[in-house]
Amino acid sequence: MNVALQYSGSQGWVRLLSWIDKLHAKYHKPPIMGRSKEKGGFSACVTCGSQDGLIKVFEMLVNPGDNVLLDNPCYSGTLAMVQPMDCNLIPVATDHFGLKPESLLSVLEQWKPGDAGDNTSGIPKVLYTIPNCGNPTGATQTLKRKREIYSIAQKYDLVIIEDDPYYFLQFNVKTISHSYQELDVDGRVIRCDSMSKVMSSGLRLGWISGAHPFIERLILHQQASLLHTSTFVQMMVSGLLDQWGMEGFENHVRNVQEFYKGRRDAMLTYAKKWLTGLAEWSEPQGGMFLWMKLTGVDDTTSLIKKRALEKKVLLLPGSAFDVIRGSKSQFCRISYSFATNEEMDEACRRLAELLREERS
Ligand SMILES: Cc1ncc(COP(=O)(O)O)c(CNc2cc3ccccc3n(O)c2=O)c1O
Repeated sequence: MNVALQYSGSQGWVRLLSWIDKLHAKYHKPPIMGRSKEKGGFSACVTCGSQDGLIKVFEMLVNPGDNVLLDNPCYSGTLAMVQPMDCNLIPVATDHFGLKPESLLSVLEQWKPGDAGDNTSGIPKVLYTIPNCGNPTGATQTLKRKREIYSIAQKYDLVIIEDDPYYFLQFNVKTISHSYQELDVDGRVIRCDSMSKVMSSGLRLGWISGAHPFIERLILHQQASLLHTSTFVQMMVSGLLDQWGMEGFENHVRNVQEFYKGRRDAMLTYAKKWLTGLAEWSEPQGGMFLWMKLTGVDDTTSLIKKRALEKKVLLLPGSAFDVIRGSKSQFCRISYSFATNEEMDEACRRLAELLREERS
């Protein structure tokens, strides 16, 4: 306890950092892992949740006036951090399989690849994407798409911020999807991981990993901002991982996957029971969210923020996830992680009742 209650190093607790190395070696096999730190080898920094790491990455890479590429729709927490940065947010279209490479290319075609070295060209430097079990859409990018997107990033010299807190919440355990870090031969991927979805969100434990020159800067940033993530929490988590071992961790992940798959299946059952003909949706491949299109409604914002709330149905309007502020959206995000079956059943019934009232 006298160590856990003391200051510790900004990069993170040594036992936890060694666990992070082991987890990445097992799940992502980063091509840069074998290189020396000086040659851009793999490094990691423990952060106070991945949200804390994400904002530090954006603050490191983005200057006012920069063009920044993001998945659209985009996690609202990321929009909350980049909107005040006075940069130009460029939406890149997604579909049920996530970011569309052709959309990324069509955005970038206004520049030449050679512009990447010219700061006055305005060419984007950064692409932010959620590769697996996206928030809010639940979409997982196929490996083929990830490869195409990575080669576009190579052509235009983009840094890819891979925000992947739901990596361990993929339901099809036999084909757990790949990460951009796994493809990253250039050291251009900065990856954000989190213990929030696989262990506990209240721990506020995440980490950023990637090529050492990026991580070194983030550690300096950490020294000036947070000093370090809670020593106590880091020791507790690394102690638990020591006790579990890799096999125990994998068993725990399988239990978590099974739990959320059950929640997803229940959600789909009640959506189908009450909302068929009133709404459309795709089956989430992982994560905690169902992205639902309310047909016959051209913008869900007031319906969700006012009418649904009056019926005590708590959802988020699709407009909250749109890179372009003030956009209309026919979608809403349903979170199925907390609700009981009975609550899901009743919520879908109330939403259906509301949609019928809207149509009458
Ligand atoms: C894609 C993506 N990246 C990063 C994070 C942050 O994770 P962390 O800091 O490691 O815990 C998240 C967490 N997402 C949410 C959190 C949340 C917390 C309270 C209330 C609502 C919340 N809603 O709605 C969310 O989506 C995420 O989805």
